[in-house]
Amino acid sequence: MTYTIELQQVAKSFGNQKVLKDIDLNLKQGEILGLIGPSGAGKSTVINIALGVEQADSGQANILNQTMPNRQLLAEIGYMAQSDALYEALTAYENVAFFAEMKGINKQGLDQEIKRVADIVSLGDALYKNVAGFSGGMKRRLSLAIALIGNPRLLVLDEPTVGIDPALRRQIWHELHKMRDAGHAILVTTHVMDEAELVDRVALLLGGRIIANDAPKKLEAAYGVPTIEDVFLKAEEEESND
Ligand SMILES: Nc1ncnc2c1ncn2[C@@H]1O[C@H](COP(=O)(O)OP(=O)(O)OP(=O)(O)O)[C@@H](O)[C@H]1O
Repeated sequence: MTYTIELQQVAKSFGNQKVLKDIDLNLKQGEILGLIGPSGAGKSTVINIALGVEQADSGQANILNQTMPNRQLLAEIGYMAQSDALYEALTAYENVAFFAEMKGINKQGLDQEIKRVADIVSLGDALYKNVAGFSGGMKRRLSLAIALIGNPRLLVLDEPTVGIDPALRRQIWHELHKMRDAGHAILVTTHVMDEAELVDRVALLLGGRIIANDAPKKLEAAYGVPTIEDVFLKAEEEESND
């Protein structure tokens, strides 16, 4: 089977800090995987290694059976980093157009495609305004629109809904589910535990390892608790007792 993301026995240290000890993780087409873990657990590092931004010390990281970085694969991946990398002096529209060009997206139909992704995140007329005047939430929305451009097979979203209000957050999750149903693969990290209930599978990263990896309802049953937040707290408690 071709996994969109496949990590095998990945380890990574920064200096003498062992951040990832032994990570096995995979993501299928048509699946949303939620990667959760406390701040500093290494979620962004997992993403960076998968995308080839960081090199693992040992182990194997593939995207669509290939090692990153790989220019050909870039158009297949929509990536939204934790901090927004946007051009403040440009309009939102120009930002999306710039990244679309970098990804080699066809100029024909680009205007329509920009409006499509802007619509998903409800940017409205702000699409034509300079990013310098944007709030944090508007910047998150624009970054998400950029990740969605070209309808990539794989979406990697690092804390996509930070600073986004509940109504729009719900709309965004609705879109993510629609994309999942259309066969896209989505890896999402989140601090918002009720969002972890909306994914197909939760991977819980703690102490440099994935200590739980299953459907939210199955994890709740296994831990004998009603929510993913409780699973998270119980797992943390068990880990600190070890
Ligand atoms: N390039 C780097 N150089 C040195 N240390 C790093 C580097 N990148 C990450 N770290 C450290 O590795 C640990 C994991 O960081 P990472 O950003 O992956 O965690 P996270 O789970 O994404 O956290 P958060 O939820 O707060 O974003 C942290 O202690 C961080 O300081």
